[in-house]
This record gives sequence, structure tokens and C-alpha cells, in this order.
Amino acid sequence: MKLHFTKMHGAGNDFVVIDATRSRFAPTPALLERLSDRRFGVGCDQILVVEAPSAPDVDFDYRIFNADGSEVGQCGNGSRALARFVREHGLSDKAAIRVRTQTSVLELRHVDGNRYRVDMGAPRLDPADVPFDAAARAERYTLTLAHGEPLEIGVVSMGNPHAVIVVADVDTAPVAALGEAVQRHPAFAQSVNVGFLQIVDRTHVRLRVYERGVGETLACGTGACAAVVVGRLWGQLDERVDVQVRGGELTIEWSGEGQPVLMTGPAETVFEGEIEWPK
Ligand SMILES: N[C@@H](CCC[C@H](N)C(=O)O)C(=O)O
Repeated sequence: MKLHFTKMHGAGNDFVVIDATRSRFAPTPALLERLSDRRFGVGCDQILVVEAPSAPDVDFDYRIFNADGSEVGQCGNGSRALARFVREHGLSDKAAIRVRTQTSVLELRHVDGNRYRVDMGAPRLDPADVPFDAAARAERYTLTLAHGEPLEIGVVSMGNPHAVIVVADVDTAPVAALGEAVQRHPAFAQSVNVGFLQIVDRTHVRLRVYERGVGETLACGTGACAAVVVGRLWGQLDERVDVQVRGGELTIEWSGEGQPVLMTGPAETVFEGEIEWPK
């Protein structure tokens, strides 16, 4: 049997997108591995599955799998790709579409050209929502890592968990080593995406993210939202911030607690293809 897929990316965070609105898609671990494998399969950071809505308040259900096969609650860059996918595949011509992930409902809109805007909902700052094991909610937490050095972090859920570390220079930050160490910390019961944020000025930042279930990606949409939320809570950023990531640029807007985070950025289709499955 042939499985049809679309390869897409958002600022270099790349996806295999599957339309499961018209035919059944069974995401077995072996199939997810084949789709994400860059040598023996198609290759991507995440697999995105568009499904018919499970309730009348949304247009589609949106499932997300990391490259390691783990199913997760949110993917920001993927939501822009999904907005483009449903337009290009004639699944919806609405100006705004609503999608449900495991953890949130998002609203997606086309802005112009290749740019899409997503209402990502309000960030969740209660440690229980992340989940992060802390005695009480705080804007800064100190994490003690195995090798001893205390680390200041901000912790946010955007429907998936994020720890944000402010660094002087993202180019020299030990992204993989520190990212792994923070992910393994027992305070993060479901692991965590780890963002390294360099503040250039109040409206410009640079960001690298060591993602859960993948490793470092060229961009992380929810990571950009979480980084701006933390930068604002720490009093270092304005309401609208351009976030330079390795694969491009995202604009994040957040007016403050209880308000939704708005993310604007590119979504590109790379190619369409088919793979034989089962082999
Ligand atoms: N690339 C994403 C986030 C994907 C999920 C993440 N790795 C997790 O495990 O929570 C984005 O653009 O937000």
C-alpha cells in the first residue's frame, strides 16, 4: 500500500504531514520511525496528522509525534504548516480555522504570502500544569544539576513543557550538553524542551531550542512563545518581539498574564511523496 505524505517546514523545523481526514492513519512506532528517519525514511523533526474533528467546536484534530515516536501536546511551527496544508489541500477555505491538540485549542490564520498567525492560547505558569515539581509558583526557579552548578530557569507550558535559560551568546551556549542535563532533571516528570535565549534588545532576541524527543531543531514555535513569556516576566522584553532562530524569524506578541500568545511566521511546502507501507 502507498502512504501519501507532504514534507513541510516552518523556519527550518521540518514535518511530514499526513491527511487522515479521508483515510485512516495508524501511527505505529515502526511507521513513525520510518517517516522520521533521515536516512532510511523521509526525515523530519515531527510528524503531524490532520484528522476530522472529534467535536463540533473545532475544524480539525491535530496530532503531533516527535521524531522519537512520542506523542505530544503542542507544536507551534507545525500549526502554521497545518494552516497552509489545509488551504493547499482544499480541506478548508475559512479565514480562521480552529484545531484541537491533545492539550489546547488553537486558531490559525493566513496573513500574507507564506506567513501565518496562530493564537497559541494563554501560557500556563502554574508548575503543576507544566508539569514541574516546585513548592510554589515563581517567575524564576533555581535548578541544581548533577554536576552541581545552580541554574536559573523560567518554566512555562504552551501546551507542552518549556524551560528557558538566558545566555549571553546563543552561538557559544552548550545547547546539547545542558539541554540533555535539564531534560533528565527529575523535577520534569515528562522531560522538557530547553530554550537558550539571548536578549539583543527589548524587541529582538536570538533563540536555540533543544527539543524533547528530537534534539536541537532549527526553530521551535512553542519555544519562541515560552522564551518571550519568560523574558517579559523577567522584565526584559516588550510586548512584541522578533525571535531570530537558526532557520529564520518568528514574531511573538504577548500582552501579559491571562492573555493569549500570538505567533507569526512562515510555513513552506517542500514536496509531496508516497512511501510503500507496510514495506
Ligand atoms: N517544534 C515544536 C515543538 C514540538 C514538540 C516538542 N518537541 C515537545 O516534545 O513538546 C514547535 O514548533 O513548537
